[in-house]
Amino acid sequence: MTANPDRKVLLEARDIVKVFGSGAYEVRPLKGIDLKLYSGELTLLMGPSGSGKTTLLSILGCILSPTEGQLDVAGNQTVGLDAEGLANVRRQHVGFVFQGYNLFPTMTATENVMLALDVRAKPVVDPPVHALNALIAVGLGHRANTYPAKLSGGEKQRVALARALAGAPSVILADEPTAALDAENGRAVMALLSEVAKDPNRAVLAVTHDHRTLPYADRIVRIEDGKIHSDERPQKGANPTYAHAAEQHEAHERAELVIPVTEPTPNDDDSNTSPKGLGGRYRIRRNA
Ligand SMILES: Nc1ncnc2c1ncn2[C@@H]1O[C@H](COP(=O)(O)OP(=O)(O)OP(=O)(O)O)[C@@H](O)[C@H]1O
Repeated sequence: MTANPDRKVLLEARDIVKVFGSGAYEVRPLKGIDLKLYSGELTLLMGPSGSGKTTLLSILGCILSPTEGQLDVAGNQTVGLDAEGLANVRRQHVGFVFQGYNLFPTMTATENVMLALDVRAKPVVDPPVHALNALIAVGLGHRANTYPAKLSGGEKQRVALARALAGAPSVILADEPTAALDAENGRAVMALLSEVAKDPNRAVLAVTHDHRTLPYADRIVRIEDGKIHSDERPQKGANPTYAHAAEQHEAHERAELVIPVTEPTPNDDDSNTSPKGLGGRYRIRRNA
């Protein structure tokens, strides 16, 4: 897996280990992760449930400190920083997009975006205009004075993206950005994220289980049991590597979805009959 030499490394994680708890209660979700995020790329972080994706995203976004290892964000070393120091790096260089949007219901779209400007060390000249421009950039200029309750899920996620963009971060981290969206809105949000990632001064990483996001990926990193399992730059379209990645992902999804049962359950409301070749002894748990 080779990166375009013109691309800058905007985030570098080296040998990241994370341990929660101790003794009999110790959990080690990350077991030595090396990862660089490059400018101009949309990277998808995929992997089974419990493989450590959210823990890694939280460390890359300076929300959590690693137990071991080093993280540089936009050229800033974070090792040894206290909570306030980490928060400063996060505010200056990282924008977040969450599955649940995290918008304040009593604030308009513009006011929600302006929140991201309030925490910046460098104030912008005219925050309302700056926020409006961020909303225009995601195609929501006409919804600037609308409250979240009146926005569709896709529009809420675009406001969240505008808020992440408003602070001009080097790195955007998205946690399941399409999970709550229907196909059309999911595609619109991914198309925006992939546009945002084309900025030569920005890297975007999205944690996702959603195979609909695959066509937008410049790079797909798979994590399993706290370690990087694969790291590919699929060529978009009909390229066999890409098709392989998509196929592998589908296979992983199937492995997660298929759980053994003692009897076939053809009429169970919450299940389908077994997939071909599984001998009727499995059922498929539907995605929520
Ligand atoms: N604060 C915590 N304290 C203890 N264990 C934790 C904590 N946070 C996460 N874990 C454990 O770490 C492991 C990895 O969790 P994580 O949420 O990072 O996985 P994930 O890949 O994001 O899963 P999912 O796809 O289900 O969201 C899990 O076993 C989880 O229970």
